[in-house]
Parts: sequence; C-alpha cells; structure tokens
Amino acid sequence: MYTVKTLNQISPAGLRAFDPAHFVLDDGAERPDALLCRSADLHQYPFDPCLAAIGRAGAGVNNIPVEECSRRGIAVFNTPGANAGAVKEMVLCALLLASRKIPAALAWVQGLKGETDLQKRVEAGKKAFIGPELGGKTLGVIGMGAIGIQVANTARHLGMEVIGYDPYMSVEAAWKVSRQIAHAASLEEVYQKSDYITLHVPYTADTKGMVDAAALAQMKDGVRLLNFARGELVETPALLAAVEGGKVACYVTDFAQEELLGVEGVVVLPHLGASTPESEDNCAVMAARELMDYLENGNIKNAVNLPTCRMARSGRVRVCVIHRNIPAMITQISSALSGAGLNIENLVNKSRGEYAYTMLDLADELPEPVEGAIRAIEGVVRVRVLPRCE
Ligand SMILES: NC(=O)C1=CN([C@@H]2O[C@H](COP(=O)(O)OP(=O)(O)OC[C@H]3O[C@@H](n4cnc5c(N)ncnc54)[C@H](O)[C@@H]3O)[C@@H](O)[C@H]2O)C=CC1
Ligand SMILES: O=C(O)C(=O)COP(=O)(O)O
Repeated sequence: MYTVKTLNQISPAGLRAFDPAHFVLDDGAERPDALLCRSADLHQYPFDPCLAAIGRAGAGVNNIPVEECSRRGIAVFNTPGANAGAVKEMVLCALLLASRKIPAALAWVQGLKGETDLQKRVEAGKKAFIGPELGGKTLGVIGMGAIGIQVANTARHLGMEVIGYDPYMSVEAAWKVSRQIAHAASLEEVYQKSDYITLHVPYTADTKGMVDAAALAQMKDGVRLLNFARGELVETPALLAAVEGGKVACYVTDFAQEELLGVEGVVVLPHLGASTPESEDNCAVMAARELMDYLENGNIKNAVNLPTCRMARSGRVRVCVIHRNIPAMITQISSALSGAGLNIENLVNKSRGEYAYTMLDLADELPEPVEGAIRAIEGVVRVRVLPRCE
C-alpha cells in the first residue's frame, strides 16, 4: 500500500482516481509516499525520507523547492495544460474588466441603492465608465505555453491583433498557434506595439520582477496589463507609479497584495484563474494518475525535475534509480547486478540536466545486499524496488 497525503482542497474526482487496493489517502500521515497539493507552500515543509513524489495539481511549481526535491530524489509532477482553459476564460474576462471599467461601475451602481431618480442618476453618471473596445487593438502575449496559446488564439476571435513572445517555445506548442498570431522577436517589440499585455510565463529566478520600471517605460501610454501568472513577475512599486502616472490605464492581477487593494486602476482577483470544477477535476485526475504510475511502476510523465521515462513491466521486480547524470553509472549499476548473478530483463535510461533515471526489470528478487551496493554507488540519489502488482 502507498500512502498519499493531500495538502489542499483536491477535487473528489482526483481522490477517487486512486485505486483503493493499492493507495491509502491519509491527510494525517506523517510518512507519506506522496504529497498531492495545489498552491500549498512547501518551501519550509519537513520532507520525510520516505517521500518519493509530489503531485502539483496545476501548472506553477514555484511553491515547491524543486532543486531540493531533486537532491533528495523526490519526483515533482505537475499537470501541464489541465487548467489552461479555465485561465484562458478568466483572461478574456480580464481584458473586458481592464477596458470597460466594470469593477468601478459595479461598485458605483450598487452605491445608488435607495437613491431617488435612479434611472436619471445612472444615465448621468455612466460617462465616468467609458472604456475602449478590444476589436482592432493589439494584444501582446508573453509566454506562449498552454495558457498563452489559448489566450492568443481566442483573442483573434475578438477581433484583436495578437503578437506572441516566447523564446523557448517547443515545436509541439508551435503547431497549436494560429497562423494569424504574429511572432515577436523581443520583449521590447511586445512592449512597444501592444495596447494590452498578458503575462503567461512561470515564476522563476529569470522572470522575477521582469515587469519593472524599465519595462513599463517602454510600453505604450495607457497600456492595460494582465497578470494571471504570478504576482512576483511585476515590481509592485514601479507598477503603482505607472498606474498613478497614467502609463498603465489598468492592471488586472490574480494575485492579491496589500499595496494593490483599493487602488484606482488596479483590479485584484483572489487567485481564481484555475478555480472551475472542470479544471480542478482535470488537474486532480491527471496528478493522481501521474503519482500512481510513478509509485507503482516507476514510470515518469510530466515531472518537472526528472526525465520522461516509461517502460512496460517485465520480470519480477523493477529497480528504479535516480542518479546524477555522470559517466559510468549504468556500468556500475549493472555490474552490481551481474556480480550477484542477476539478469537484467529490460533497461531504460534517460537524463535531464544534472539528473538521470534508470529503470531495470529483473527476473528475480533483488537481494538486500545488492540493493545496498547500488545505493552506495557515488552519484546514486535514490533507489526504489517495486514488486510487480498483478
Ligand atoms: N492564475 C492561475 O490560477 C494560474 C496561473 N498559472 C500560472 O501561469 C503560468 C503558465 O502556465 P502554463 O501556460 O500552463 O505553463 P506552460 O509551461 O505551458 O507555459 C509557460 C511558457 O512560458 C515560456 N517562458 C518561460 N520563460 C519565459 C520568458 N522568460 N519569456 C517568455 N516566455 C517564457 C515557456 O517557454 C512556456 O512556453 C504557470 O507557471 C503559473 O505560474 C497557471 C495556471 C493557473
Ligand atoms: O496551476 C497554477 O499554477 C495555479 O496557479 C492554480 O493554482 P490553484 O491550484 O488554484 O491553487
């Protein structure tokens, strides 16, 4: 049995996906095999040596200390694209919120409750909430991944011109981009041409504070900026100055910060981008499947710190080794096995950056001293021995 502990509200569809014959869901577990979370901050989490995997039901993994997990041999999974549709819809809403002064208009009209001459006051007051149409305006999309592509393609249907910027875009992703989307060669181009800019990059050391005073200065006067990626991408003091000075006509963000609340020209949402039943189900089911296949079979799909690796089961036991991506690892592992007279039925080895992963199927049980010998090889981070479940 494998124990899985959840750290956030996870959709029941995802919890039901765990096969009760092999998995126990226990939120009080002290030594779980896996954690299943959403945005829970794990940077100070006391990882137990038993912990083999973390499933993030969602896209962003900035709440997880991924490098530390790699050093400890903990596989970290996310669910690429599973909530992209929900975020796209919220971004479409945000384009309109940014343009038509909807939050301020709503607040104003609510404040008229009980007033006499309501119709007259509405008609006289509405001029304060005039805002531009989206059609014909240019939308700059920074980060053309699962969400950025959907936003870009859909904005074309609203009659917008769209330019996308993403220097790391995969070929697979590029196939999904409408031919009508223009490719921006630089951030400067996006800043200079766009009436609306939407951020869809992950929060990393490289993207932290990317929208700073210098970036804002390059944008058009009256630009409307949308941030459904992470609050940390935008430098708040610079943004507030740009809103105050009229450079930014409206900033819509999904990430609450004390300084942003109550500021005219800033619309703050409470991290609602992925909060739909559909995306919560998608993310939770995908994360559950990734964890199950990894815990039971060692197969890796959608890990952010280990290579994709899959092999059909054969033999009696599977030995899964996370190790440094350095020479002679496979030689040493296979020598430890052959030295004990064990035959490798099948083997797969994949690498990703500093780490590599080797799965070996053996016809026979792995004696403990041989397992110990593999663990003792310099560069081996973690060894898991998985019996074959029928
Ligand atoms: N508001 C919400 O509830 C949600 C927020 N998010 C946030 O949105 C981010 C993006 O999500 P997805 O599109 O699903 O991820 P994704 O991984 O599919 O796309 C991210 C894209 O950003 C690109 N990128 C990375 N660094 C870049 C840079 N410096 N400049 C330009 N492009 C860069 C990558 O090449 C990739 O194509 C997540 O990392 C997360 O922080 C995601 C889901 C829900
Ligand atoms: O998937 C993401 O990156 C999100 O930001 C969604 O977060 P949530 O699962 O709603 O806490």
